[in-house]
Amino acid sequence: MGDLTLSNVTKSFGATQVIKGVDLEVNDGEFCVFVGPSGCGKSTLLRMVAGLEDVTSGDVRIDGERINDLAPAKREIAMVFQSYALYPHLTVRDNMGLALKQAGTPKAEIAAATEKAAAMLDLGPLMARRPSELSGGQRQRVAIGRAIVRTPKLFLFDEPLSNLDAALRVATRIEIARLHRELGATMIYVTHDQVEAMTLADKIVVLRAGRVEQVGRPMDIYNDPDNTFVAGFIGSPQMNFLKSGLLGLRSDRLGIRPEHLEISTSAGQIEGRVSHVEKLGGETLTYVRTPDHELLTVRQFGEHDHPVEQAVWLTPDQSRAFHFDAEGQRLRA
Ligand SMILES: Nc1ncnc2c1ncn2[C@@H]1O[C@H](COP(=O)(O)OP(=O)(O)OP(=O)(O)O)[C@@H](O)[C@H]1O
Repeated sequence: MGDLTLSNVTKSFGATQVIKGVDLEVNDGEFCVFVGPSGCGKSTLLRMVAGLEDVTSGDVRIDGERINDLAPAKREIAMVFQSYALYPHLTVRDNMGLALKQAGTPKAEIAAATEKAAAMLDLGPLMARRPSELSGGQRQRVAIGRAIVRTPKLFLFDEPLSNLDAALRVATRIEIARLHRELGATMIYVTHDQVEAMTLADKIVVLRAGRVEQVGRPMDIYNDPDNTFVAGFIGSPQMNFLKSGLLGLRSDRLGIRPEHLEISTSAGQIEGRVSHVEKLGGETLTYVRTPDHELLTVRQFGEHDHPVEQAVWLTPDQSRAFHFDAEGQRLRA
């Protein structure tokens, strides 16, 4: 089992409160991603679950048991960090088996657990090497392997992919998703990368300045955001926000994703000029400067030519628009 419950959890460093009352349930077997901008408190929250930071107030429970005062080693939690934190003088095999050895596990059991994890992560041929003889991606797989051998109740990942290059990040992301499926374990994963959040999570927790802004399944958060912060944070490129008054609408702000903004050179609702074009191969992003809005982004599939400074018209697809009040809260029909 590996249910995690946070009840009104706060954290202060000196006089500064950085976690401001977080309530959260992560169910057994769930892949939960904490996402949010730099400094919003993702790592602090994770470190409190791991026992690496004290909880200032509130309760942290695993399977119903309050663990606020339980030593990290007793929590049955394994954590994978951005810096792989491997012992340089130990082989891959010994790095992976170390925690079991320290716990006094019989040698044969350590060997079996290590071999099993190595097979899952395709580390077999590398077992005799030392960390300095591995690539960054291989080191991160060893760090993940070290977490797996302990069969913990909870896996915690703190931005594990951020040291890897783009291609390796995608490959390792897929690997982590597969591991989650195979192990069926509860995983909590911190990232500021909303693509990782969207692709890995069963449940996304969007954080801002120490508070939870919204919790939900990825596509529910994407399709039904509660406020402009969540709407702007989840989705790449970012959602456009328009002043609805100018469009004759009653809400204060209208949110429209770049793929739901039509661009035309002849007619439309919002006049503007092309500021910049990015051709990404499969799609084209056109940035349009308008007198009353910030730069608006239009996403079109395929290749499109819009000369810089060309006069264009934009029209939001009203059926795909989101409406928000002056405070940025969503107005649902
Ligand atoms: N030991 C500490 N002492 C004082 N302030 C801290 C300490 N650790 C974190 N903070 C502050 O707490 C806030 C949350 O930090 P945290 O590292 O949890 O954010 P984060 O969302 O993980 O950010 P990032 O994505 O940049 O890693 C920040 O304002 C940070 O400066």
